Amino acid sequence: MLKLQNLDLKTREILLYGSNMCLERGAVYGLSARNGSGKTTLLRTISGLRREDKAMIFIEEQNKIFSLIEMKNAILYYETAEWFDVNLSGLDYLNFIKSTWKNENQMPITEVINFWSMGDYIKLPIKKYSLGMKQKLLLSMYAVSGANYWLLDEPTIGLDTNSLEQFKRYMLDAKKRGTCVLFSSHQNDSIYAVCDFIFEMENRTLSLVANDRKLGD
Ligand SMILES: Nc1ncnc2c1ncn2[C@@H]1O[C@H](COP(=O)(O)OP(=O)(O)OP(=O)(O)O)[C@@H](O)[C@H]1O
Repeated sequence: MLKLQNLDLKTREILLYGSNMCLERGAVYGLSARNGSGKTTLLRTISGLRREDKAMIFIEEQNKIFSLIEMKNAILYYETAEWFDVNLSGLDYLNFIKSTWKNENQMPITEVINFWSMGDYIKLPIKKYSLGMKQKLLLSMYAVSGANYWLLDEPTIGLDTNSLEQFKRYMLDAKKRGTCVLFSSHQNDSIYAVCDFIFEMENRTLSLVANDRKLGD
Protein backbone atom coordinates (compact mmCIF):
# COMPACT_ATOMS: atom_id res chain seq x y z
CA MET A 1 0.00 0.00 0.00
CA LEU A 2 1.26 3.50 -0.86
CA LYS A 3 0.61 5.94 1.96
CA LEU A 4 0.74 9.67 2.04
CA GLN A 5 0.35 11.35 5.42
CA ASN A 6 -0.01 14.92 6.59
CA LEU A 7 0.50 16.61 3.24
CA ASP A 8 0.37 20.38 2.92
CA LEU A 9 0.59 20.94 -0.82
CA LYS A 10 1.88 24.41 -1.67
CA THR A 11 2.88 26.15 -4.85
CA ARG A 12 2.26 29.88 -4.95
CA GLU A 13 -0.87 29.11 -2.97
CA ILE A 14 -1.97 26.36 -0.56
CA LEU A 15 -3.59 23.57 -2.60
CA LEU A 16 -4.08 20.95 0.13
CA TYR A 17 -3.91 21.12 3.88
CA GLY A 18 -3.13 18.14 6.18
CA SER A 19 -4.19 15.57 3.57
CA ASN A 20 -3.83 11.79 3.68
CA MET A 21 -4.07 9.09 1.05
CA CYS A 22 -3.93 5.30 1.11
CA LEU A 23 -3.57 3.54 -2.22
CA GLU A 24 -4.09 -0.22 -2.23
CA ARG A 25 -2.70 -2.69 -4.77
CA GLY A 26 -5.36 -4.14 -7.11
CA ALA A 27 -7.47 -0.98 -7.26
CA VAL A 28 -7.94 1.90 -9.70
CA TYR A 29 -8.28 5.42 -8.26
CA GLY A 30 -9.33 8.58 -10.07
CA LEU A 31 -8.22 12.07 -9.10
CA SER A 32 -10.80 14.67 -9.97
CA ALA A 33 -10.65 18.43 -9.53
CA ARG A 34 -11.08 21.70 -11.39
CA ASN A 35 -8.29 23.05 -13.60
CA GLY A 36 -5.45 24.49 -11.56
CA SER A 37 -6.44 22.77 -8.30
CA GLY A 38 -3.19 20.83 -8.00
CA LYS A 39 -3.66 17.37 -9.58
CA THR A 40 -0.33 17.46 -11.43
CA THR A 41 1.43 18.93 -8.39
CA LEU A 42 0.03 16.14 -6.20
CA LEU A 43 1.16 13.40 -8.64
CA ARG A 44 4.63 14.99 -8.82
CA THR A 45 4.81 15.01 -5.03
CA ILE A 46 3.75 11.36 -4.63
CA SER A 47 6.28 10.29 -7.27
CA GLY A 48 9.12 12.16 -5.54
CA LEU A 49 9.68 14.73 -8.32
CA ARG A 50 9.00 17.49 -5.79
CA ARG A 51 9.10 17.57 -2.00
CA GLU A 52 6.86 18.80 0.74
CA ASP A 53 8.86 18.82 3.96
CA LYS A 54 6.25 17.79 6.51
CA ALA A 55 4.65 15.01 4.47
CA MET A 56 5.41 11.30 4.85
CA ILE A 57 5.17 9.29 1.63
CA PHE A 58 6.04 5.60 1.76
CA ILE A 59 5.12 2.12 0.56
CA GLU A 60 4.39 -0.61 3.09
CA GLU A 61 3.81 -4.20 2.02
CA GLN A 62 3.76 -7.30 4.24
CA ASN A 63 4.79 -5.21 7.27
CA LYS A 64 7.89 -3.93 5.50
CA ILE A 65 8.57 -0.32 4.58
CA PHE A 66 10.21 0.06 1.17
CA SER A 67 13.61 1.75 0.89
CA LEU A 68 13.88 4.77 -1.42
CA ILE A 69 15.41 2.59 -4.15
CA GLU A 70 12.62 0.03 -3.83
CA MET A 71 10.06 2.83 -4.01
CA LYS A 72 11.54 4.25 -7.20
CA ASN A 73 11.31 0.81 -8.77
CA ALA A 74 7.75 0.25 -7.56
CA ILE A 75 6.36 3.54 -8.94
CA LEU A 76 6.14 4.86 -12.49
CA TYR A 77 5.12 8.43 -13.25
CA TYR A 78 5.72 9.67 -16.79
CA GLU A 79 3.83 12.91 -16.76
CA THR A 80 3.39 13.85 -20.38
CA ALA A 81 4.25 12.94 -23.97
CA GLU A 82 6.01 16.33 -24.05
CA TRP A 83 8.83 14.71 -22.06
CA PHE A 84 9.78 12.46 -25.01
CA ASP A 85 12.98 13.13 -26.93
CA VAL A 86 11.42 13.16 -30.40
CA ASN A 87 14.60 11.94 -32.08
CA LEU A 88 14.31 8.59 -30.29
CA SER A 89 11.85 5.87 -31.30
CA GLY A 90 9.06 4.34 -29.25
CA LEU A 91 11.04 1.12 -29.14
CA ASP A 92 14.02 2.99 -27.65
CA TYR A 93 11.76 4.13 -24.81
CA LEU A 94 10.28 0.67 -24.22
CA ASN A 95 13.78 -0.86 -24.11
CA PHE A 96 14.93 1.89 -21.75
CA ILE A 97 12.02 1.31 -19.38
CA LYS A 98 12.48 -2.46 -19.47
CA SER A 99 16.15 -2.21 -18.51
CA THR A 100 15.75 0.57 -15.91
CA TRP A 101 12.80 -0.76 -13.90
CA LYS A 102 13.67 -4.13 -12.36
CA ASN A 103 10.43 -5.99 -11.79
CA GLU A 104 9.51 -9.63 -12.28
CA ASN A 105 6.07 -8.92 -13.69
CA GLN A 106 7.14 -6.79 -16.67
CA MET A 107 4.91 -7.34 -19.69
CA PRO A 108 6.93 -8.42 -22.76
CA ILE A 109 7.51 -5.50 -25.14
CA THR A 110 6.02 -7.33 -28.16
CA GLU A 111 2.84 -8.06 -26.21
CA VAL A 112 2.38 -4.39 -25.28
CA ILE A 113 3.11 -3.26 -28.86
CA ASN A 114 0.39 -5.63 -30.09
CA PHE A 115 -2.08 -4.58 -27.41
CA TRP A 116 -1.77 -0.92 -28.45
CA SER A 117 -1.41 -1.75 -32.22
CA MET A 118 1.88 0.17 -32.47
CA GLY A 119 3.72 -2.31 -34.71
CA ASP A 120 3.64 -0.08 -37.80
CA TYR A 121 5.43 2.85 -36.22
CA ILE A 122 7.22 1.77 -33.03
CA LYS A 123 10.66 1.88 -34.70
CA LEU A 124 10.12 5.36 -36.17
CA PRO A 125 11.37 8.52 -34.43
CA ILE A 126 8.70 9.99 -32.15
CA LYS A 127 8.68 13.23 -34.17
CA LYS A 128 6.65 11.27 -36.75
CA TYR A 129 3.95 10.30 -34.20
CA SER A 130 0.53 11.89 -33.77
CA LEU A 131 -0.61 12.94 -30.28
CA GLY A 132 -2.63 9.71 -29.87
CA MET A 133 0.34 7.57 -31.00
CA LYS A 134 2.57 9.28 -28.40
CA GLN A 135 -0.04 8.76 -25.72
CA LYS A 136 -0.29 5.03 -26.49
CA LEU A 137 3.50 4.78 -26.23
CA LEU A 138 3.40 6.56 -22.87
CA LEU A 139 0.72 4.16 -21.61
CA SER A 140 2.57 1.11 -22.90
CA MET A 141 5.64 2.06 -20.84
CA TYR A 142 3.70 1.33 -17.64
CA ALA A 143 3.06 -2.36 -18.35
CA VAL A 144 6.63 -2.79 -19.62
CA SER A 145 8.01 -1.33 -16.36
CA GLY A 146 6.15 -3.90 -14.27
CA ALA A 147 5.82 -1.15 -11.62
CA ASN A 148 3.12 -1.94 -9.07
CA TYR A 149 2.04 1.68 -8.60
CA TRP A 150 1.06 3.64 -11.72
CA LEU A 151 0.62 7.39 -11.49
CA LEU A 152 -0.87 8.95 -14.63
CA ASP A 153 -1.70 12.57 -15.42
CA GLU A 154 -4.61 12.92 -17.84
CA PRO A 155 -3.75 9.61 -19.55
CA THR A 156 -6.49 9.65 -22.18
CA ILE A 157 -5.46 12.90 -23.90
CA GLY A 158 -5.51 12.37 -27.68
CA LEU A 159 -7.08 8.87 -27.59
CA ASP A 160 -9.89 8.10 -30.05
CA THR A 161 -12.99 6.06 -29.15
CA ASN A 162 -11.39 2.66 -29.85
CA SER A 163 -8.28 3.56 -27.89
CA LEU A 164 -10.43 4.72 -24.98
CA GLU A 165 -11.98 1.26 -24.85
CA GLN A 166 -8.46 -0.21 -24.94
CA PHE A 167 -7.53 2.11 -22.08
CA LYS A 168 -10.36 0.73 -19.96
CA ARG A 169 -9.25 -2.85 -20.70
CA TYR A 170 -5.64 -1.89 -19.89
CA MET A 171 -6.70 -0.52 -16.50
CA LEU A 172 -8.80 -3.58 -15.65
CA ASP A 173 -6.00 -5.96 -16.73
CA ALA A 174 -3.49 -4.03 -14.62
CA LYS A 175 -5.79 -4.20 -11.64
CA LYS A 176 -6.17 -7.98 -12.05
CA ARG A 177 -2.38 -8.29 -11.94
CA GLY A 178 -2.42 -6.49 -8.58
CA THR A 179 -1.35 -3.07 -9.82
CA CYS A 180 -2.48 0.10 -8.08
CA VAL A 181 -3.41 2.88 -10.52
CA LEU A 182 -4.01 6.55 -9.71
CA PHE A 183 -4.91 8.78 -12.64
CA SER A 184 -6.12 12.34 -12.95
CA SER A 185 -8.59 13.65 -15.44
CA HIS A 186 -11.00 16.51 -15.84
CA GLN A 187 -14.14 16.53 -13.71
CA ASN A 188 -17.01 14.22 -14.75
CA ASP A 189 -14.88 12.46 -17.38
CA SER A 190 -16.54 9.20 -18.49
CA ILE A 191 -13.27 7.30 -17.97
CA TYR A 192 -13.84 7.50 -14.23
CA ALA A 193 -16.19 4.55 -14.88
CA VAL A 194 -13.12 2.33 -14.69
CA CYS A 195 -12.26 3.51 -11.15
CA ASP A 196 -13.07 1.77 -7.89
CA PHE A 197 -12.70 5.02 -5.97
CA ILE A 198 -12.32 8.68 -6.83
CA PHE A 199 -10.35 11.31 -4.90
CA GLU A 200 -11.92 14.72 -5.13
CA MET A 201 -9.79 17.79 -4.46
CA GLU A 202 -11.79 20.77 -3.35
CA ASN A 203 -11.36 23.62 -0.87
CA ARG A 204 -7.85 22.40 0.04
CA THR A 205 -9.13 18.98 1.07
CA LEU A 206 -8.91 15.57 -0.51
CA SER A 207 -11.88 13.26 -0.06
CA LEU A 208 -12.28 9.68 -1.20
CA VAL A 209 -15.61 8.60 -2.63
CA ALA A 210 -16.65 5.11 -3.77
CA ASN A 211 -17.55 5.08 -7.45
CA ASP A 212 -21.23 4.16 -7.86
CA ARG A 213 -21.01 4.12 -11.65
CA LYS A 214 -18.13 1.66 -11.80
CA LEU A 215 -17.76 -0.71 -14.77
CA GLY A 216 -17.91 -4.46 -14.05
CA ASP A 217 -14.45 -6.13 -13.80
N1 LIG B 1 6.26 25.35 -10.54
C1 LIG B 1 5.24 26.10 -10.11
N2 LIG B 1 5.47 27.30 -9.53
C2 LIG B 1 4.46 28.05 -9.08
N3 LIG B 1 3.18 27.71 -9.17
C3 LIG B 1 2.89 26.53 -9.72
C4 LIG B 1 3.89 25.66 -10.22
N4 LIG B 1 3.30 24.56 -10.72
C5 LIG B 1 1.98 24.73 -10.55
N5 LIG B 1 1.73 25.91 -9.95
C6 LIG B 1 0.42 26.41 -9.55
O1 LIG B 1 -0.19 25.43 -8.73
C7 LIG B 1 -1.58 25.33 -9.02
C8 LIG B 1 -1.89 23.88 -9.40
O2 LIG B 1 -1.33 23.54 -10.65
P1 LIG B 1 -1.47 22.06 -11.25
O3 LIG B 1 -0.80 22.07 -12.59
O4 LIG B 1 -0.98 21.10 -10.24
O5 LIG B 1 -3.05 21.92 -11.38
P2 LIG B 1 -3.94 20.85 -12.16
O6 LIG B 1 -5.09 20.51 -11.27
O7 LIG B 1 -3.09 19.71 -12.63
O8 LIG B 1 -4.44 21.72 -13.39
P3 LIG B 1 -5.01 21.26 -14.85
O9 LIG B 1 -6.31 20.53 -14.62
O10 LIG B 1 -5.23 22.58 -15.52
O11 LIG B 1 -3.95 20.43 -15.52
C9 LIG B 1 -1.87 26.34 -10.13
O12 LIG B 1 -2.39 27.50 -9.53
C10 LIG B 1 -0.51 26.60 -10.74
O13 LIG B 1 -0.44 27.93 -11.22
